[in-house]
Amino acid sequence: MFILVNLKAYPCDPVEVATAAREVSEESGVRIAVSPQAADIARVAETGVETWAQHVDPNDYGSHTGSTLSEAVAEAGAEGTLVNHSEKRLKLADIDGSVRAAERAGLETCVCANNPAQIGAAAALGPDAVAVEPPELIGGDVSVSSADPDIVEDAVAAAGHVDEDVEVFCGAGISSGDDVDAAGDLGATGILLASGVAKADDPRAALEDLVEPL
Ligand SMILES: O=C[C@H](O)COP(=O)(O)O
Repeated sequence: MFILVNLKAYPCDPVEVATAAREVSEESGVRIAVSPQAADIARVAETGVETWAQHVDPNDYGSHTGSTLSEAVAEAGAEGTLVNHSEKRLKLADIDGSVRAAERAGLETCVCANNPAQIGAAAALGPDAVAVEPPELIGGDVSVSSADPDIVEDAVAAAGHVDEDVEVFCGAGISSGDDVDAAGDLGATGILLASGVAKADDPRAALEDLVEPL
């Protein structure tokens, strides 16, 4: 199981979370990555934790002021990127362009989507992974794996129908090892989570709880 911790724009210490994530990953053997703000990618990557961008734009080098260039985040130390997060929605052509841009820079890709139908469309674009996240559960106290298990199973089926090589992650409201375990039972191979770690009083303890059953 892969655990991808999205720090969003929460006012946490990204280096503290990244250091804890690297240590918990090493101790548990569970793959854990941290996705900070673009401006924090380099210092998060310097901790040794696997680092992901939260977004990249479709553009190449050139006159694109304000863009997030895939090559720049890769150069800063990112190994992967989210695309089309629920809080950073893109048009279909731009999702495709961002996945292609990320591939060009050697970044692993995870395209987020709201529901199984969108997961099928996202999988058709050939990312490494897709992540299903019901928007109404994001940031809440109830995990997708307990509140809406069907959406996870249906997303796994939808992606598999299009391309069996695309991994399927799930996210929203996940904060405990039991939630992670339940998601795995539903067929997810990765977890995308944020508030359960980024807003925790003790991020290290939160991470230890997440990997405990794995
Ligand atoms: O990127 C993470 C997801 O939006 C889930 O956020 P959450 O764990 O705070 O529900």
